[in-house]
Amino acid sequence: MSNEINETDIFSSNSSVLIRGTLLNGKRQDIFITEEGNIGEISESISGELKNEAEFIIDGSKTVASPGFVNTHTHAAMTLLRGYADDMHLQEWLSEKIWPLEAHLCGEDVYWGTKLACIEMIKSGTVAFNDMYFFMDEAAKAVDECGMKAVLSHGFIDFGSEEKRESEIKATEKLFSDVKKMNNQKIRAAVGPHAPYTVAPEGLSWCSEYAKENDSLLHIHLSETETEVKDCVNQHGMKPAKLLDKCGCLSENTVAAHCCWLDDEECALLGKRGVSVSHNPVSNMKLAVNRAMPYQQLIDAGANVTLGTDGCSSNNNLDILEEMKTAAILQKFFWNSDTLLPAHEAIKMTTESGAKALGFGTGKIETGAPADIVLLKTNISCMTPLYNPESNIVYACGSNAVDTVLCSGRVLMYDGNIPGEEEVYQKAAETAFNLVNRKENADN
Ligand SMILES: O=c1[nH]cnc2c1ncn2[C@@H]1O[C@H](CO)[C@@H](O)[C@H]1O
Ligand SMILES: [Zn+2]
Repeated sequence: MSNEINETDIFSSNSSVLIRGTLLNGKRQDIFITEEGNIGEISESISGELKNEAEFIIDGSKTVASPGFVNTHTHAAMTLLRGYADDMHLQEWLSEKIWPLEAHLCGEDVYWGTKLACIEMIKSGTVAFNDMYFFMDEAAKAVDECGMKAVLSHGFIDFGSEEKRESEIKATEKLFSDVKKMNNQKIRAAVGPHAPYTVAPEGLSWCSEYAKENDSLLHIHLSETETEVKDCVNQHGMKPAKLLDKCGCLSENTVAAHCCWLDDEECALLGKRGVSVSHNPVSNMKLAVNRAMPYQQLIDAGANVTLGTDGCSSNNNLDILEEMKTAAILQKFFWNSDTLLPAHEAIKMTTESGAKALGFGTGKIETGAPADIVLLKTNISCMTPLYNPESNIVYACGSNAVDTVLCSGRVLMYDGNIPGEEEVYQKAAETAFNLVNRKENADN
């Protein structure tokens, strides 16, 4: 038979694959994946013609199969800034360290930084992410090569300047045209107004209009700190969520990151508009924003609550498994409720709700869905014993449990291996070093 695993060929796209595995509910199932990358059949035993059709058979007997994980808030190329500025106040961290260094970024930095980010995300079972950064044509190229799914936005910052707004509009329009030219179904452009405190209402309104015209997502930071909420009330006479709504920025196509300082009325508004919220617990704790996103209020209001890591400068990794655990324990700790955000809901946030937010399928392993699947090892200490796979994934496992990752049927990682990862580590380290040197030379 020719469907033995060959380590080189399995990474090529457009192969049909048969996984002999076990689902999160403990059911032994075979999953047949078509050449188009969709789940063709799920049943107890796939044999005969369909089995013969499979170019590869993956033995998942020592794994459990979860829907692929979705990271709904990243600044992927900030992997290059990992460890550059830690242990600081958020506003100083941004304005004194991060933005001055980002001013020296070039396209090549973003390319290698995003490649590194993709490897890191795949290693923790992530298949799709929502990214806001700069030089996004280079980010798109990196994502295309890695085979992941992504929604990409240019971080639109105008600080109230009309001239800056014009250049941000051009950058946004260029991204939409670049992504269209790529013609990759897994990559979409979005509009990315950075935050209500960095974009004037005119800019916010342009962004919401452009997102509507192009039927795209709108990705924004919202109510991360108490200071920004107070500043917004002083400057605009209303809380940030109200301001966004006034500018047309709240809809089912909105992904709002952080949302730590929303009040009850704002939660209700986000729910009413069908907004997706991205909870970023690690970043929030590291930057001591001092309040946890009101998870239960948002859920009760009908908002779509999802999970994100934020960038590597405030996290400092893109490990979505670590993020799930942190979300589940932070919510319990902060809201003093040991039953809040149980493991099953942490998984749901990271699969179904994330996929819904980004418009990438259902986030479920089901017939007809894109084959976005993570196989997690069961012959590893964090999965032993296996009373409840979801509990082990959220509370016990690290990314060393991730064995194999498929994104729309394409194998991105097999048996812990991702092709070409060594080169990416070397290039990203070199690029980061050059970036800091460029800044230091310019400063002197
Ligand atoms: O936690 C955060 N709060 C606000 N801005 C952030 C955070 N993390 C990264 N960025 C900044 O967002 C822009 C992306 O377009 C970048 O300037 C990045 O440094
Ligand atoms: Zn962010």
